[in-house]
Amino acid sequence: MKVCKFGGTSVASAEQIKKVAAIVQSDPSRKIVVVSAPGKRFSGDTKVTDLLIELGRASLAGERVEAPLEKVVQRYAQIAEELNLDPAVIRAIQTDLWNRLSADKSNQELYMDRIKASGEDNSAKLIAAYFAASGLQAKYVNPGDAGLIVNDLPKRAQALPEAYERLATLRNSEAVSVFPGFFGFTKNGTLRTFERGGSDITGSILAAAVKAELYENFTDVDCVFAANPHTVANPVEIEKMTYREMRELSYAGFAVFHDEALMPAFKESVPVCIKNTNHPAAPGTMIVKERDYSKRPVTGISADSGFSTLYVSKYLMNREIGFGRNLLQILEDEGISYEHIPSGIDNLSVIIRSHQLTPEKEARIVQRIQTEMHADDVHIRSDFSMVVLVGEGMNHTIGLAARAASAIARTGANIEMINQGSSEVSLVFGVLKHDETKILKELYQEFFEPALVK
Ligand SMILES: Nc1ncnc2c1ncn2[C@@H]1O[C@H](COP(=O)(O)OP(=O)(O)O)[C@@H](O)[C@H]1O
Ligand SMILES: N[C@@H](CC(=O)OP(=O)(O)O)C(=O)O
Repeated sequence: MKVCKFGGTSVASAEQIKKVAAIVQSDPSRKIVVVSAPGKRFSGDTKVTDLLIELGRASLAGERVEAPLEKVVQRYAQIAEELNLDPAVIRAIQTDLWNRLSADKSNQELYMDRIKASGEDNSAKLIAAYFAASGLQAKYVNPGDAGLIVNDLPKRAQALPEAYERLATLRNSEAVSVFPGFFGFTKNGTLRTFERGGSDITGSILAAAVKAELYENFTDVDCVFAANPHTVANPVEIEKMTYREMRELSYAGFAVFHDEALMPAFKESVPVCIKNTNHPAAPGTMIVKERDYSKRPVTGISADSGFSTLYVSKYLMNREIGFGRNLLQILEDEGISYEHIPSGIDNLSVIIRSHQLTPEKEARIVQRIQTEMHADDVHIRSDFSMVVLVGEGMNHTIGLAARAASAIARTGANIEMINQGSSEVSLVFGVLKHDETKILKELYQEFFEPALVK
């Protein structure tokens, strides 16, 4: 049995949904189909999830919702009409959206989650209706009924162990299960969404639960490339990579697969294949536990912006027992997680995702470190990017860090931070955001051109 996930671009229009149906029909082992909300049809288009966020915000702000609601309904109406579906499908979507809008607003996060989740939920209902109309034995499956149980707030939504047991029964379904991605329900029935891009996570959870032979993740590119195709022209295609490599690459910029989607499949050893809905005959990229030795030590290079550094220096910091713990406690008190902590004898930097910071939080953090920890210098700087080289063969390749550093030097950019060692498969460079693109291009040039044997 295969689990297939079709991303936003694969279900963005009637034309795309027809391709999805053909792909599912062409292989009887494709028994579980996870779908996203309709995504971008062309560059500059707006994803339904973003339209829903606009709608939810308007509703919470007490503004009129008719116009943003109409934008959402229109997306589905156009699809349904072009697929010749019964207009009742659209009336049901309209009613569903009004019900969600009139729900309790006391917890704004949960209110927004309900609105956002309608994107995939209505997409799954519409696609199941189309499958059935095209003669495929298929049914919509509600994640609450099927048992996709997630934890409560304030933690990030993650599937609980019992979810896997309950979802395993999907194996027994004769009909193709059309399952909405992106959300689950807590034990008391509260809907919670995963992070953006989280339909990949739903697919992985289901693939692990039913112990699928393969988790196919259909998107709009033939494979995973060695660098973001928007930055590097015609990057090398990756035929096979390990879960660890994909985890590291998707952590920092490979938007093609969500980094949290690796673990469920990995735990059950379900291989993942990234494939193209527009070109299903292409073999795609296989993500597996182990791969053969490659001539190329670097598998891929990713880059992501939106990082800040908290720099702290204090003479004899290295001898002060509990210094690190106290510092991290201050961050914990502000509800902030960290990414890396490169350190020296008398100083350390904590790398943080900037979206977690506000001017008020920054001021409180700096003030507490100065007064409670008597630091000599404390400051927070934003606009950093992390450029990450990833490859299973990297650790055993002498001179690789030197080659990378020389390539970065050629761009004239400064390296603000290097982190290697803790992870066996990656080498992370912290750089200023405005240097990110030229560094990525130069590193690609260094490690992938001229193209070596794959
Ligand atoms: N290294 C990479 N390899 C392939 N695609 C990448 C890479 N880095 C970024 N992408 C982008 O990821 C996109 C697919 O992911 P996403 O937009 O989430 O698709 P979907 O709508 O199928 O969920 C591609 O169109 C591509 O632009
Ligand atoms: N629709 C949600 C979840 C998702 O996974 O979407 P996509 O498959 O288009 O990345 C989002 O936009 O975040």
